[in-house]
Amino acid sequence: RDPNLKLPPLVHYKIPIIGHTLSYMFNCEEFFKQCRKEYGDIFSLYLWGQVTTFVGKDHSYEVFARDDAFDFSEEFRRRVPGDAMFKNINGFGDPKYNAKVVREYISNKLGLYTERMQKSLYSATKKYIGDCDDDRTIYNFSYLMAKIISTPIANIFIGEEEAKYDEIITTFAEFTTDVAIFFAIPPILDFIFPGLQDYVNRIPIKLGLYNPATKHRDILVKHIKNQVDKRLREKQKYGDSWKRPNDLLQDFMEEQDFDPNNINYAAMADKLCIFIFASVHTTSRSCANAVMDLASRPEYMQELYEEQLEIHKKANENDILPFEALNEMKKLDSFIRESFRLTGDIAALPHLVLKDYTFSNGLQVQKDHVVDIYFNDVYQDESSQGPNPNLFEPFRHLNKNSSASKVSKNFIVFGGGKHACPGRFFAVNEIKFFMHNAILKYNFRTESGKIENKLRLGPITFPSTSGIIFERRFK
Ligand code: HEM
Repeated sequence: RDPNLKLPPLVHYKIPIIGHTLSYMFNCEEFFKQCRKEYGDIFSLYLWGQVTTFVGKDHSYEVFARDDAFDFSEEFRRRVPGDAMFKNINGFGDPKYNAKVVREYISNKLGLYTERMQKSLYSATKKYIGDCDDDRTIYNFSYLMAKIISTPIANIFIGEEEAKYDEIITTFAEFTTDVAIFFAIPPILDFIFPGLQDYVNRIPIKLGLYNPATKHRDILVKHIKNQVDKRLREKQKYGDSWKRPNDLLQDFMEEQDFDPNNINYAAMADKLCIFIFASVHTTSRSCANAVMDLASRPEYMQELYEEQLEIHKKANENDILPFEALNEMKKLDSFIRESFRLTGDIAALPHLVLKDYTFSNGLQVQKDHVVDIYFNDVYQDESSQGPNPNLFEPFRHLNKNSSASKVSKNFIVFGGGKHACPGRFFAVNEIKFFMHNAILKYNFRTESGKIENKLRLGPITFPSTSGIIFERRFK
């Protein structure tokens, strides 16, 4: 190592090999605050046998902006074994292509999908939450939320007909959590040798003993085959009068490399899984958090209800709102942004360093090192978040030209820069339509009558599993 390099300070530790791992896993929030205070905005920790650098509010945007030097998707691919999950294609595929698919086939067509999105969200809400004529207490709401969110996603990805099958909704809802086993095992073996845990995790897959992706892929293959064959048949039969279905599957079928005489259904299923993986769990977690955040603070319900009631006047006879109505859900949008802001992740989004880089404060990181974002430092900064940044103030973003899908230096839940999540408009629209309908339909509050905190695993949070009482507004 070049002695002239100005590396980020490595926080002092007492236990060899274990380093900071225990504080990171069991006392993350306080530990990071302490490190920040003593070592400044950029510091390194010794975790799971490796040194990782954490970047706070003053420099985190450099990580997002300099995509020539920092790459989230590369590090993600190193950690999550896409090749084991998606055996019929080249792991997670080309990141540029994936972003393009989301932008062109989904985000650019949200107006086209708006009616179907609402219809499927509202029918799924009715199915999974129910009428609640008598109060209904739901525990582990995020499980139901994943099914509800999967309903419009399946509709838009695989088409209206196949999305009617329960097994499709279950596959969409459970794929991500089932394959999460690949990377959710704490990398204890990395203390012996970096990368060893990943190697060991893959052994049962390589031996063909266990692969959590298989059952979902089989279900998808069955339904994709059904649809693709039907569409090809009907297109041939009806010619110009054939009505083209609008969905991701059809977009895939119209790509240049799709050969109707040699269809690889398994590869199509794997490709779809990449987008299921990116969209379902992320959106349903955020939506479950928004529901619990509101259930925890019923004092804001009336104000949000009144806004939704007013907006609902624009709905047609089937309760469907025009696309533009989303812009009018201003209070709801601010509430959702606040819920995103206080998700509670302390640090996230590890980026691989692609080339030696010098931060604007002179500290340097070298190629192949890993740099992670210290989220909490961004969100607890009074100068950018406003007074009492730790408090949930649902209307703090009102009239600030900062909608829930707008990324900035101070709002990084969707990343930032060129690679900011291309699915964020889709995700926010779904959450807004879901919340709009849920607020009009139900009163909801926590069973405990208190603010329910999220569950925490190291730096990351999960929605609380505590009870939420749903009560129908008009009986
Ligand atoms: C609330 C829900 C969501 C959250 C919190 C979220 C968050 C993120 C984050 C943090 C990134 C990394 C950005 C960066 O590198 O700076 C990302 C990337 C990405 N997301 Fe999302 N996402 C969500 C929903 C979705 C949805 C619904 C889709 C697809 C329809 C999607 C598709 C993608 C893709 C393809 C990328 C990679 C972009 C690239 O590398 O250029 N996401 N997302």
